[in-house]
Amino acid sequence: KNLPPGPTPSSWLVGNRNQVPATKPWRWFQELNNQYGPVVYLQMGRTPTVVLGTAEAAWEVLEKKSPITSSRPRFIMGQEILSNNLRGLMSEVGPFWRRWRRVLHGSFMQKTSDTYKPIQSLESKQLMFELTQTPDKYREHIERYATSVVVVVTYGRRVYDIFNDEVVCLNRETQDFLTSINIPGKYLVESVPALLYLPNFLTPWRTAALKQRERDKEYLTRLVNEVKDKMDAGRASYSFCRQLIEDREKNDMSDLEIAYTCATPFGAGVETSAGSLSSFILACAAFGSSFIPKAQKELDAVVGPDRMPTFEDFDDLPFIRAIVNETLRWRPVAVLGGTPHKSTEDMVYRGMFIPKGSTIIANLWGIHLNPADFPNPHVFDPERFMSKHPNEKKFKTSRRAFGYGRRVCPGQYLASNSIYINIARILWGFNLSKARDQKGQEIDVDTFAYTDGFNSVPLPFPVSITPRSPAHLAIIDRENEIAQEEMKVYEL
Ligand code: HEM
Repeated sequence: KNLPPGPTPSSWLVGNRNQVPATKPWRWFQELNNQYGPVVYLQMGRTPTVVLGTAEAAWEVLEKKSPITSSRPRFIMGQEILSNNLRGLMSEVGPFWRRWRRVLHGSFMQKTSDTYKPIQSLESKQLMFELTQTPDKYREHIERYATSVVVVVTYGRRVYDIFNDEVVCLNRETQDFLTSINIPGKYLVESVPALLYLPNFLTPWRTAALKQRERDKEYLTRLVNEVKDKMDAGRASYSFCRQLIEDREKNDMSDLEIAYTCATPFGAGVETSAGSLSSFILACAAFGSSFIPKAQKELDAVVGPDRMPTFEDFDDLPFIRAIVNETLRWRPVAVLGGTPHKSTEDMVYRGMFIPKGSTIIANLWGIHLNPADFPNPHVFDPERFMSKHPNEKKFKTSRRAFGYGRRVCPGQYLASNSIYINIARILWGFNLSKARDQKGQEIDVDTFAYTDGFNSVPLPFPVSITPRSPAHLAIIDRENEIAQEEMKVYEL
């Protein structure tokens, strides 16, 4: 009887499941938190579900109680059938997940991520150049950047064309398949696991997933074999994959486990990084005049017009750092906090009982847009991060875009570095504002026009991106030429 408050279930069989809106459920969750308080209880079929709607509640439940709130719910279609239990992101806490997490930590912790800064810097120079050539295709250029960084870091090879590159097309196919089947309520087997015992000819939903599994196994293994061949030929640059192959015995990982683990950064790191940078561009179109002049003043004073900003400038660019934090807060790409957590023991939070086995969702949409923590939350205002947020010490409010507790994003340093270097350089080299129509009128942008789905990213929008001066343009050209030479080591 001490369950957290929440809306009355519509029936004992489905609970609140059919009340969840088919699109943008995070908005409904936010309304529930406004109505019932920071912790809301929903009964999703037979599964108790808790929605956390404030930074404080999420911190207390997912960070402080991390040892018992860091598992994952069962994903029968996505994890068990499609992935043969080999994708750590959907894996329950246990020996498999710990090993997976340890190897990811080894290759993506802050110190190791610093070694990826050179490739991030080079790829960012290409992005800058591409923005001078076809600014209207900013979205495609950002995606190419994010994809190439992740694929270089993972397999040691670059991506030139996101529409035709084989690694990209195959990974995208897998991701699309995964997204299409990981929809709560879509498959009865998720709430009635006994259906797993039915023979294959009665379960067409299983057949499609098993076919995709075979395709995944084949190409993921092939990508690892390519790295092995390069290692044998003595021309494999450092990569996550090479590291896993070298440490195979030490980590006691099978070939297939290595192949699936290598797929992790693509699945988790491309859309999130590209989506965050797109949100930054949207913020420039919508609110640019309120913060770009100050950012450019800072860049001109610290960096000057004769070179691009670098990672070494980071400490001297507090306003750019504030823009990075505000970008991650303003429109959290992992809008529902990434993959939900599951509690593994009964617990009580502020007198409310959270049963063992509850699905726990940290609704970042509600948390980041909570006016009590961030007044006028939908206004993009980097000034909020120019001084320490009163709750920074208590709940680390500035890094919540990367989740909580033992599941906190292992790619957060790689991602933050990408976001920093590109924001700093774009604001250094370009003026960004609303695009204009044929009559010269500014075209408004809708700051709520975002995709549905697991990650929420801006829908296409027009924006004007023009070099700040011929001198800036000349530097962008020159730096890109040098970068192209330096990136030749990553050619296939
Ligand atoms: C701006 C970019 C990114 C954002 C906003 C982001 C955000 C998140 C969030 C919110 C979670 C869920 C944490 C939780 O369950 O509490 C997560 C998990 C994860 N992220 Fe990221 N992420 C980003 C980029 C990356 C990159 C570049 C990688 C590459 C390695 C990555 C790898 C992962 C993995 C593997 C997990 C699952 C961890 C686990 O289940 O133990 N992410 N991320």
